[in-house]
Amino acid sequence: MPYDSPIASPPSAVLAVEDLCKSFGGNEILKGISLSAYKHDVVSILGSSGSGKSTLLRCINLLETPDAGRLTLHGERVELKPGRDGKLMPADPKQITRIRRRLAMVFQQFNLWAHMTVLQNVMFVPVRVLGVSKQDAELKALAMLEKVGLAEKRNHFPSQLSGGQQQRVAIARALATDPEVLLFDEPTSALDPELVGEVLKVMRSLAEDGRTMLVVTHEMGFAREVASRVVFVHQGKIEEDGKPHDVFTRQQSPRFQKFLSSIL
Ligand SMILES: Nc1ncnc2c1ncn2[C@@H]1O[C@H](COP(=O)(O)OP(=O)(O)OP(=O)(O)O)[C@@H](O)[C@H]1O
Repeated sequence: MPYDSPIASPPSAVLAVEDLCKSFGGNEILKGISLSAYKHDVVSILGSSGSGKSTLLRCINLLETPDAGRLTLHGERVELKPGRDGKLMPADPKQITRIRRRLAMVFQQFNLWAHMTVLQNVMFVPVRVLGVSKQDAELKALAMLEKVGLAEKRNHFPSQLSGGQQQRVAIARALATDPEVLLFDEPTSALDPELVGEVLKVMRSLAEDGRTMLVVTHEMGFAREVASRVVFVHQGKIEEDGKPHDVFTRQQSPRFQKFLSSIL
């Protein structure tokens, strides 16, 4: 496991995925992915379109159920059992809720609720799903909106915001549940180029705060400068995995070279 720790015995992973497999309609999309993230890790997941990056994140937060493999969050193993159709499903629905509370996902398309204000978007899950009092949820939501620089927009609706601002609200919403791991699925891909920087700046500051993050992105600057670890996925398998400096400077597989030259 490529983890360099200054202490004698490495801490246990916050998130561990072992031999994860997933097929859709007989097409193998994930072919035995193993990946761990430790506290404060920022893992940048790179790969060509269709290589399985989103599917990997969606299996991790159980939006998709893996066909095989093991998933562990802070030592809690997600138990999967075969359903009536023979496919695996989480054995305990309560565990899905528990796991989802500890992971928060930011999507490419923001996915804000259009009929709610910015503040209501950020407060919704804490109040309606987690049972936090409105007063506490509002305080937390305002603090998170402050973090992403949008507290003054709290009474606006998503349609009144730019794409970059909407994505920053989506990040505040993810932070409002105090997740242990933040999952980002191409958070800047749907943005006009001039709006990408403001979202990357927020993500950079979350990394500086020591958040544990898995980030699917094509932003090479982020992968090189912010990530603690870079993983390259090709056709459902991990082909490169290491510290950014090592991955970008060592002898690379021809497929990784080709990928890099396609996006630079
Ligand atoms: N629910 C689904 N049903 C059927 N096929 C799916 C489903 N989800 C993903 N796929 C297929 O799995 C493959 C991998 O998709 P995925 O979105 O994980 O790739 P990706 O690496 O994230 O690509 P991109 O960078 O374009 O988002 C694609 O061929 C996609 O069409």
